[in-house]
Amino acid sequence: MSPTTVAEHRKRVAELVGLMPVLQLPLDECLGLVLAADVVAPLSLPPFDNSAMDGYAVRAAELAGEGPVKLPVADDIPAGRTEISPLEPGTVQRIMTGAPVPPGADAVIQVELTDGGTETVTINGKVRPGANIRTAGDDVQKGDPVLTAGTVLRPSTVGLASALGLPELPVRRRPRVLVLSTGSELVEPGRPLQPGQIYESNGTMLAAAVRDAGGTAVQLKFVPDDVEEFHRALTPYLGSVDVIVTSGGVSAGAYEVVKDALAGHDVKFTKVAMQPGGPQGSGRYEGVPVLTLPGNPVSAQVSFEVFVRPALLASMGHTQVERPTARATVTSPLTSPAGKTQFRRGLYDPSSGQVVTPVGGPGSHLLSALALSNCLIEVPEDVTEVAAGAEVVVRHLQ
Ligand SMILES: Nc1nc2c(c(=O)[nH]1)N[C@H]1C(S)=C(S)[C@@H](COP(=O)(O)OP(=O)(O)OC[C@H]3O[C@@H](n4cnc5c(N)ncnc54)[C@H](O)[C@@H]3O)O[C@H]1N2
Ligand code: MOO
Repeated sequence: MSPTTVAEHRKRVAELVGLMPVLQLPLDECLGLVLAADVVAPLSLPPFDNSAMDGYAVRAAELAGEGPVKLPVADDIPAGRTEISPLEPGTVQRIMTGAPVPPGADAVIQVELTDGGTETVTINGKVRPGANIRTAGDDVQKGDPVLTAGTVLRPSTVGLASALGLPELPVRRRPRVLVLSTGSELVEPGRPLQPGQIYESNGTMLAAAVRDAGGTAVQLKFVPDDVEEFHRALTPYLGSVDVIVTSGGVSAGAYEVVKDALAGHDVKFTKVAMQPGGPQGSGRYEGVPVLTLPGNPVSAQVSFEVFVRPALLASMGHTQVERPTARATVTSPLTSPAGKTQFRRGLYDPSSGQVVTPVGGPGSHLLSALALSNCLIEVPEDVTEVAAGAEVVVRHLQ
């Protein structure tokens, strides 16, 4: 049987995860999510003519003569005042930034050009009509299409929605991803380690990667290589998660708990033509999409990058699901297995002419090398040797 290609497995994973439903979410939960419908402005911004300066609302023509002008201050308008009396000829009204401009006023003169009086004010400057007035609709006209479906919500876009009086926006919600590590050798950090045991790292790493991709991670404590315990751990979550991601237990050993537990379920195990990340499984467990990643830490994380991250982003409605890539010159030679796409870890340095330095070897247990890298170097399936100085494609990880 020929191995599954990276592209085929990516497609299968993306189809399995599918699209998350659209919800109305409060603005403070929308950051980074994708708007699911166009937003039409329900009001204009600013909603009313208001002052851009602390000063006095005036009739510009009354200041046009020679020398200072002394006028009575008929009213005081702080921001937030809702009832405004018209500006009578021959008077001014003291006004604050953001306060509504009274009918009859056609300009605001800033306080610095006056003596700041509260009963009467002496004004030493002139203004043109319209000066220091922010007109209703300057920014947004009621009925304008202000945000379009597909927009990734940023601080400024949620701020705009709030300014328009919208408490919620329609977005595709975050996928809830259950992360479960398997392995009888695993110990929780903070506990003593016996010979033959290792500290668990994949669960923490994958849960962080889920959050980094915008998902909500539910990280279960890992389970030993025991099929019954595997089922028992998952059962309580089946109604509430969108995706299950496991690590470990999928290769060719005698105790492959994930493979054993999912035998008889709608899950397909395959070898993907890549290194690391060869052994992969995908399908449904009691109806819930399940992605079984290999246990070697670098394999698990690279599998997440290549398959799971793009699928999670797509499920939230993102169209840009790929990490940015660049071309770079590799500083030392690489070898790669024939017929497999290799993802080596690298440090990309754009400042020295787009150069990438491989970090560590190809071994999928070399977690510190991954932690010290900022990119993956992609060596195509048909390439077995890359000479120092050759051009490669790098996939940025941050
Ligand atoms: N005879 C064969 N052996 C192996 C093959 C193969 O094709 N034939 N494939 C190798 C490759 S490639 C990989 S990748 C691994 C995948 O193995 P599993 O998915 O079954 O993972 P485990 O055996 O459970 O663990 C592998 C390795 O990773 C460590 N590990 C597992 N989980 C964690 C965790 N949560 N935190 C930290 N470290 C973890 C585990 O201790 C093992 O050292 O199989 C190869 N073997
Ligand atoms: O394919 Mo494994 O995932 O290299 O170590």
